[in-house]
Amino acid sequence: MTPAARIQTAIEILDTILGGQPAEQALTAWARRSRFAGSKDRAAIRDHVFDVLRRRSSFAALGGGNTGRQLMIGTCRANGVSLDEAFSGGSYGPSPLEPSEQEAGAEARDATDRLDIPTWLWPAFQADLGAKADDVALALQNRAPVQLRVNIGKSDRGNVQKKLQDEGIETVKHATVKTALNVLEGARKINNSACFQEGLIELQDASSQAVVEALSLKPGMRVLDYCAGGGGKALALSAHDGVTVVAHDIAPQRMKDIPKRAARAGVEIQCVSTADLVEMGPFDIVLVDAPCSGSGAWRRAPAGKWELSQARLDELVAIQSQILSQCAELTSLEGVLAFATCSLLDVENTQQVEKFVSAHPTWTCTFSKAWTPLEDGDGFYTAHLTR
Ligand SMILES: C[S@@+](CC[C@H](N)C(=O)[O-])C[C@H]1O[C@@H](n2cnc3c(N)ncnc32)[C@H](O)[C@@H]1O
Repeated sequence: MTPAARIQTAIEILDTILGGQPAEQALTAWARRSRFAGSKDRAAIRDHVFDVLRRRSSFAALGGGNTGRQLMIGTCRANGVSLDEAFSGGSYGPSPLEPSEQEAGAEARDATDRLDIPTWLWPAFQADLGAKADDVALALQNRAPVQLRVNIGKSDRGNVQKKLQDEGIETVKHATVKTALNVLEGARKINNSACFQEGLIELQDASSQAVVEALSLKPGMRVLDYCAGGGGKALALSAHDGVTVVAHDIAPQRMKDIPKRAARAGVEIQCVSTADLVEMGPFDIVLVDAPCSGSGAWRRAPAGKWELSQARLDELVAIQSQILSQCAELTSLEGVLAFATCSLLDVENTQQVEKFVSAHPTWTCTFSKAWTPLEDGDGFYTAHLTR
């Protein structure tokens, strides 16, 4: 496909997303009906769509409106791409700009449009992040780094780096997270690499890894990953020698890939239903990687930035409180209830923990840490609660 044809395709996919279809679904549906497109085309179109979703309001201002076409005009203007070439009217490409489109569009004047944070959320975002608010918002406009977790149950970072290099994947050690590598070159080769197939690495953001690193995991411990989803944290937990990991999720189908991923990593993870869990407690550590706004990970899942509403945020906060209370019952007397979110918002983080401690006076918070996307990983928060 020509660069212009990729832009036209991105325009059409963006219109579908703006019409309400989830971004991943819209991209997959297009790929299924467009067998002619190669892997490079698919990757380039995906990049266009996600780049726009990260900067939807500033690109809408530059492009003069919120349609797929206007957003791609805004993207070209922001990146200094010639509109005469990109919108030349050539075959499969977008038609040339109308005079009204030539005249429309200007740099965003409003701070929230310029920073691509929804207007309703900006007061809380600014209050919670203080002096860092603008820089964090600007960081969220860009792509996230590609990061790997080295499976320390099978190898170590130095050896894995060498093996990856032999396969054309260049990495550098993460400055603070001991299991993490940042990918500098060859990211698209990861899934087919021998290192991946042999379970030496998983794609995982460094802050997610840091949440697991913060736990004092010791041989003989039984650990419950209560909101296991696809199993990213459960796999990181199970890489630790002698630790038994049980995975649970309210939506069991989300855990469907865990057996395959665990087999590749050479570990055992028992996936259990909510009904079975009651018989299995208490656990030495219960990790609650709670459903949240995802605001710390908006570089990876940018549609979430525009889908979040005050009502949904309130709902998430209520779900998090409920999960914490349930998980307190599953934690042994000497055990640790570890709360985590990939959120940047106090209402889901410090305020949630304060609320739990005041409603459960026998519990205290013994450790907490927050990461922002300025620290080479997603925004994350974790707190350890003990009796
Ligand atoms: C942030 S995701 C988990 C990501 C996962 N831990 C990982 O590292 O890959 C949150 C998960 O919580 C699950 N969830 C939502 N409400 C829940 C509840 N009441 N009890 C248990 N799990 C819940 C969702 O289905 C979702 O998979």
